[in-house]
Amino acid sequence: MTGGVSKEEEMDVTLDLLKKKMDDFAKERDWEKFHTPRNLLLALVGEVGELSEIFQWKGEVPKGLPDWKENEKLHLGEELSDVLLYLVRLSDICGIDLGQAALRKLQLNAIKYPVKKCNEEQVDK
Ligand SMILES: Nc1ccn([C@H]2C[C@H](O)[C@@H](COP(=O)(O)OP(=O)(O)OP(=O)(O)O)O2)c(=O)n1
Repeated sequence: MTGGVSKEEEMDVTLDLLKKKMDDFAKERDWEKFHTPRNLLLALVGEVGELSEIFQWKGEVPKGLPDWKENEKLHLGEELSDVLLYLVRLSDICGIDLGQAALRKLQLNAIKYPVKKCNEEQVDK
């Protein structure tokens, strides 16, 4: 891949944009028939495996990955992207609005784990 990814680099990347691009990608190749919920889930899990391999046997690594080479970080970005793209596509094919679902889940998380209670628990430990 070359460094120049055209003016897309300046675009705001939204879940909707990624959803549209995955849809176009599948349509152009006549791959919609392969993009079934089960196939996409398996592809997603496979990519999570590839992502895990990057960290496998390394032990804990510091935040920001200061000791990693540029090509290692590029590879990490590729595997993270594969996971994201399959997740976005799976959600779309299942008729789930992933952005809205995630916002709702954040609200549920906040109710389940109130800030005050969590802070108190950490002081007690
Ligand atoms: N039927 C397919 C095949 C691929 N892709 C897209 C989504 C992923 O972003 C990427 C996955 O491509 P590969 O299966 O070639 O996986 P990798 O890019 O990880 O290559 P490799 O497994 O050789 O490392 O391509 C897709 O949408 N539908």
